[in-house]
Amino acid sequence: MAILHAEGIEKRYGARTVGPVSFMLAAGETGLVLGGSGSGKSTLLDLIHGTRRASAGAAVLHIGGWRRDLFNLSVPELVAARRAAIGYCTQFLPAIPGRTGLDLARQVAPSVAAEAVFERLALPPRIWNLPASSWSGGEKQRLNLALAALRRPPLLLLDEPFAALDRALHPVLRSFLTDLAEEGTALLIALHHAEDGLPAARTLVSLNQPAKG
Ligand SMILES: Nc1ncnc2c1ncn2[C@@H]1O[C@H](COP(=O)(O)OP(=O)(O)OP(=O)(O)O)[C@@H](O)[C@H]1O
Repeated sequence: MAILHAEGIEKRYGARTVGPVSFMLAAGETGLVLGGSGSGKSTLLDLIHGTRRASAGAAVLHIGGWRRDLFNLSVPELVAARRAAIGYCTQFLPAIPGRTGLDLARQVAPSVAAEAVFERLALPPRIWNLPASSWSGGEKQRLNLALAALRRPPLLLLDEPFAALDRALHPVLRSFLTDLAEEGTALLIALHHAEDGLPAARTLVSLNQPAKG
């Protein structure tokens, strides 16, 4: 059963068009969105998350008895759907000045032991109580992933999750994501190259050409 069904998703930027893109992603499945720089990977994830508005198509989220096109939700409905079902790990941490990594985690998921997730992601305890804005790029990227995954959303969108990490940390991230998928989270991962994906990943979308235009 698909948790996410993308049907002809398209985004027009003037004369440039990303898509149309269609695919099905099942619970516990890892799907890849591949493509070079500027091909439209972030655009596609943003459309599904509702951060950008699609020009055409549908993104049907199916969870339990709930089945809705994310593109047709009101703002309160979209906010509720995101809170209940969608995690989004973007390339950039929206750090708030002065807020520590642990503060941010407690704000996102007060009842979850963030320390265990931080440890899984090899984030050193000495930085947990420092302002997140002072963390390194790779630390911020892992914090962003922790924040997106803490509440165990049924659907997790990941934009270039390996980009700021050195190779030594790739197995840490792979193992974390593999466990999430085995526990039932559907992962949709945007990457430049398939080799950065997970062993069980399936390529759902190839945006090999730059956006038309
Ligand atoms: N608001 C916008 N107005 C016009 N063009 C845009 C806008 N946002 C994105 N684009 C263009 O759409 C194309 C896709 O951009 P996008 O950021 O989705 O690519 P990407 O595959 O994620 O790239 P990268 O791998 O470099 O992050 C690019 O050519 C970009 O310049």
